[in-house]
Amino acid sequence: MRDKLDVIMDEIIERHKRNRRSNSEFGSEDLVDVFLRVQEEGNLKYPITNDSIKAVLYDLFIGGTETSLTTIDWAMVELLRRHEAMAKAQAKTLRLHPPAPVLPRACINEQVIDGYTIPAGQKLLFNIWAMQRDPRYWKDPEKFEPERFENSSVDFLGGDHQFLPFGGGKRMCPGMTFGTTTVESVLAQLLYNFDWKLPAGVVRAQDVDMIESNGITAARKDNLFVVATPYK
Ligand code: HEM
Repeated sequence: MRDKLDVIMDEIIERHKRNRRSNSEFGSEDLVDVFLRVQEEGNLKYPITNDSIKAVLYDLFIGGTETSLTTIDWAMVELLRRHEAMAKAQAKTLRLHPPAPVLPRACINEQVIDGYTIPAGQKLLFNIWAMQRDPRYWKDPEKFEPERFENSSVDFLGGDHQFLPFGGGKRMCPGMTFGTTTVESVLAQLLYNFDWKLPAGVVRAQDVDMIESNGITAARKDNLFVVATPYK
């Protein structure tokens, strides 16, 4: 898989080298054009290699696909389980189902938190999945309730620490706007054009298996089978 992706990344870089776009006033360069320009200018303390460019592209492909897909899948399942919520559906699924459930960090200086000493250099994992379901901060935490955000200032921009589906601080997700736009536009298209129901007699809404798969992203383990009826 990695070798195949490597060939694709090489091709992307070669294609950009052949068809260089210039840095016009409105910035017709894309990200790879910018990297190649800075690479050629060559005045950086830590030069950009083709491997660095490939690593960033890889990050964007990985970070930008599975996260949004996972969120759309969870949103559809939650909406099927609460059919009346479909009408006012919003992509608030991220509170119950953050696709990246644990975030890695390393401690720069020694810190004491809740009586625990965390030494400098210690690697930590933040369980945002658990924080977003913590009854100290959320009423009926397990309930899928898009309305709970209607009269609330709590948001996922990184300032409300009980709700961090895009992380926070310097390493916060750079694709947040792209991700939310993708999820909202796909969900809007799906919900505007079709009524969605579970196949009759196959499984009851409350019996849909909501278990997560193991992995870096917390996707739903089961595949989703639904019946779509186009609105006239
Ligand atoms: C629903 C959609 C998405 C969710 C929930 C999501 C979530 C996250 C989270 C939790 C992190 C770690 C942040 C931290 O450690 O503080 C992250 C990092 C990242 N995301 Fe996203 N993401 C989404 C969409 C995207 C998209 C569309 C892209 C790019 C096209 C993207 C690119 C990245 C990259 C490159 C990083 C690493 C940033 C770094 O380490 O400095 N993500 N994302």
